[in-house]
Amino acid sequence: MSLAFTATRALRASKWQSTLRTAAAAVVTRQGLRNYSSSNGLEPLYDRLHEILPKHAQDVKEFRAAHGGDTLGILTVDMAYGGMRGIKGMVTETSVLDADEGIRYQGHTLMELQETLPRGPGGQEPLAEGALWLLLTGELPTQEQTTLLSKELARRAELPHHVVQMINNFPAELHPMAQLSAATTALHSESKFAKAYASGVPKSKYWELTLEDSIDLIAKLPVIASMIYRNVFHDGRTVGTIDPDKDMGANFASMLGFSDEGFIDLLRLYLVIHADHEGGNVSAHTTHLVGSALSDPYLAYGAALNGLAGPLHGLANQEVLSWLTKFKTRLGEGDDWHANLTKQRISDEVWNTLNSGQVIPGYGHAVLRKTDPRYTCQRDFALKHLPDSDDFKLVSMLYEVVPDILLEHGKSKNPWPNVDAHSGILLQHYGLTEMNFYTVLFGVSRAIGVLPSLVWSRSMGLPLERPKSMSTPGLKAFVAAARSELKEKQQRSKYV
Ligand SMILES: CC(=O)SCCNC(=O)CCNC(=O)[C@H](O)C(C)(C)COP(=O)(O)OP(=O)(O)OC[C@H]1O[C@@H](n2cnc3c(N)ncnc32)[C@H](O)[C@@H]1OP(=O)(O)O
Ligand SMILES: O=C([O-])CC(=O)C(=O)O
Repeated sequence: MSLAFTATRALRASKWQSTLRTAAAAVVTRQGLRNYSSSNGLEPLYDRLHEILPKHAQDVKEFRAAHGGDTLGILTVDMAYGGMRGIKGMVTETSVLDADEGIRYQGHTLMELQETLPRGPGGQEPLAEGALWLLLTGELPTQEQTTLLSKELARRAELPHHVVQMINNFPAELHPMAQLSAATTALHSESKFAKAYASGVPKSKYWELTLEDSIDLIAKLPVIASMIYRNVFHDGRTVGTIDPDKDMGANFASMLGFSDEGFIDLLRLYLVIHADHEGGNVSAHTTHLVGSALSDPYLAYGAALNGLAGPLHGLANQEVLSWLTKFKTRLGEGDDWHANLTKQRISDEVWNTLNSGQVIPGYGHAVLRKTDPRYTCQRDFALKHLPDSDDFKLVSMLYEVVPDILLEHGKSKNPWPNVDAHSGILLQHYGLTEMNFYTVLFGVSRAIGVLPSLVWSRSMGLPLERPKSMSTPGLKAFVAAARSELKEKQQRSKYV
């Protein structure tokens, strides 16, 4: 390693640490875990959860005692081969997805939450901390409860030195999502759950320790993400600091290097709408699965981020922008592309993509069968803040053209756009143009949903997840035996 390189890295580390000292300045004292009640700013949240979660666990116990043997549906061979679509095989309490209506967080649609969750000062969009309180408790938070979480997240944002060093040592070519997942996994060193488990903490305390780690991780993710962004795209120079009097979205924007009020509000909206999508999606399911082995929240979420980094899941937001950018280049030089934009050109481009065996990124969904309401939220944001943007016009034209083509193509069960079809052009508008970074923003948000879900799972004492798998010979034998048993039964009933 050259001296100059080492010096730059050392400078970066010291700059980040001075940013983080601002956050650390807000730290009162780092108390021992079990003493959370004396100094932990989350005391009101703990008090509420101590009322809500044990009651819920008791309700589940009684429900299972009465209905544990009731059936939930039929399993088919196609379901086993087809990614388990439609199998009701797990429980997630924080959110439920309806194929037509979209997601509800603890019973509330995103449109309702845009109206009811507390907003940032001067902003029009809901605060992520409000969504976090709702997902954890099932209750809409007051402004005071939301502010409590903002302050606690700022207080817990500091990164351990080894994670700062690790991020600064990543090569710039390493994809930001790989950096995010590695740094998240390395935070395992901080896990209060893992330490308490090793010292024999009783099961009844698991959810509290999971909550402690989850809030710590949600607090640290924006710092990790900002470090990655500044290192990969801006020579590691830090520009913003954490202000304990500001909300998560405002602090995150500042650390990324953005001060535009429109961008801050977009980030707040982004953090809320990407947080949760019931339990079966790849990132939520991975968190649940890995967490079910009692791996701590850092290990579970690190694994989830690796799934989110896949092009059929969270990376689709990067893929969309990449597709749009290539298309624009084919349309014309520089800014001239929009002069040549027609529905026919879009149609040709979409067919070319399909005919070359690729998917149209941002379209289709494993569960949704209508336009994703998260797409609509973002479209409404664009109509309000950037109605004249050429990129927005392009995305809107795609919305008019792509669904009919996908229907004609005849494969996709859902021809409508999902969340990833829209997010990139909003970020572009405010100058966050580095598309390889987009899934990292998704990764910061998704923690706000799946980690509360992990807290609920631990409070209910859900066991290790371990479904039965079959081989093809095994399935064939099973099906043949079932058919002959049915035939025998039919024959017997003929003679009775
Ligand atoms: C945050 C999120 O994760 S949202 C999803 C983000 N991902 C994308 O936008 C990528 C593009 N979309 C897709 O690949 C798919 O629609 C998925 C992965 C989201 C859902 O997959 P599935 O549930 O398997 O979709 P579905 O049952 O409709 O697939 C049937 C066929 O249609 C194809 N198909 C589905 N969506 C598309 C699409 N957008 N473009 C082209 N073909 C598609 C599938 O690849 C599949 O083809 P195959 O039979 O040759 O394997
Ligand atoms: O629900 C899914 O399968 C994918 C998705 O939209 C998400 O996780 O946000």
